[in-house]
Amino acid sequence: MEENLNLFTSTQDIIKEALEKLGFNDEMYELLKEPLRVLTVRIPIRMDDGTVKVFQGYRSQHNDAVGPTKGGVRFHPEVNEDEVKALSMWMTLKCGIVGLPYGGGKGGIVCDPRTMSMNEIERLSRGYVRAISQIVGPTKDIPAPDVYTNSQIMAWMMDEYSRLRENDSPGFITGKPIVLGGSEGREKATAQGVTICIEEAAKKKGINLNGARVVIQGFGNAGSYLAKFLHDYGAKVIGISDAYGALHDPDGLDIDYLLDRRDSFGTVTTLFENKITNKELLELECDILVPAAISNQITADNAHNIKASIIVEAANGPTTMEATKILNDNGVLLVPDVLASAGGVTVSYFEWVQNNQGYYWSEEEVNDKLRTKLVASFNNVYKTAETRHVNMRLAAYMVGLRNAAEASKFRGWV
Ligand SMILES: NC(=O)C1=CN([C@@H]2O[C@H](COP(=O)(O)OP(=O)(O)OC[C@H]3O[C@@H](n4cnc5c(N)ncnc54)[C@H](O)[C@@H]3O)[C@@H](O)[C@H]2O)C=CC1
Ligand SMILES: O=C(O)CCC(=O)C(=O)O
Repeated sequence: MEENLNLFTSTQDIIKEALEKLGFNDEMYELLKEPLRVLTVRIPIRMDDGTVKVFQGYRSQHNDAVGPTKGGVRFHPEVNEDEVKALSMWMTLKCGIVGLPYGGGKGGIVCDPRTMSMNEIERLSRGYVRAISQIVGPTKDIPAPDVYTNSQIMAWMMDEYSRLRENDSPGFITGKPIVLGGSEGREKATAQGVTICIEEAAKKKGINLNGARVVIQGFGNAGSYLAKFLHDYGAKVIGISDAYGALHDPDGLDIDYLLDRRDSFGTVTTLFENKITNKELLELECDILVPAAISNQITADNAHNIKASIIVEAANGPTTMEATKILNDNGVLLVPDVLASAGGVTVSYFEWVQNNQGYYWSEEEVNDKLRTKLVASFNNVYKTAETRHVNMRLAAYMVGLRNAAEASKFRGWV
């Protein structure tokens, strides 16, 4: 039988299983199996050469029973409606796992910003906000950065929203530059969260991080800061990659040099001739593997060849459900995306709280709060997996869905 690579339908399957295990009825599944709202927009943009190009965009809001929806915006050529829907469902799970007062949202535009000028990217970012402005806002749905979007794009989006509303609205979006109400620590937050999960997983597996061999797929916001943190920790980062290939050195790569040479899209391997493929990277002999790029990278085809004993998913959806089962049967400790990558949205929440109160915290304060939340969340999911005899992914879904399901019930929706 063909493996299911559709992120949306495979997420529905595991939501069903988790709700059954939690004792919720079919009506709750009917509610949570689809986003409450998906807006599809067409965004006409005048390109630098004078022609008009019409871009396809999406904003999906999975469930807003707990509070406003929250989640990033992705600019990528492969964005599609099912992917955005799945990503918004995963945001509900992340917020539930960490205990944030949000439901899940996510957005995306089908485009390749690597081939666009800064002016074109700015016009597209502003056009997107105009197109979705009716359904977003600081108490409705709060966007943030994701693949190929960054703090500059968040700044343009915040400026456009503030102009539309004739109100300065820093709480409309997170991941902003510090000077516009961004939070200390947000830029590094996803990687901080992944590092905390790696520390906790290594304790469970009895692996000493000092000297541990680590492979990271993706060298963007999540992957590059993670490489730096682990390198500084004393771990040996022996492999990294980007969209164009991968670098491998069994003695450890020079991470500071690579960080210095990477571009704003997380590309660095184009500077080197001696490369391996992303596929080969995933199968390298190592202790810890961190997919930190795109989805469907570990599938039934390559799961048996993975050598790592710990996989921590910084990316959203890098491992299929079939591969999860294979890895689990092989004794790999897999820390799922909805837990491992929740550091970003956690500090986005801190940013929104700071915007709402108009009082800002130090980086140390942000990092302490993040650590407290993520250590507790990791151990909650780990304990659920042990006591309910389920794998870490199903345990994370059980923990993550509970708040949305209970809030929907209290509101009388189900
Ligand atoms: N930025 C954030 O706060 C968060 C990001 N994530 C997830 O982490 C992952 C990476 O996101 P960011 O680092 O923010 O993105 P980014 O845009 O900063 O970097 C993306 C990286 O992935 C690489 N990449 C792109 N296509 C690839 C391909 N086909 N094969 C291999 N590598 C490829 C790029 O070259 C780049 O190094 C995504 O799955 C994202 O959804 C999850 C939670 C929060
Ligand atoms: O920071 C946020 O609000 C959302 C980050 C995000 O899109 C994600 O965790 O996938």
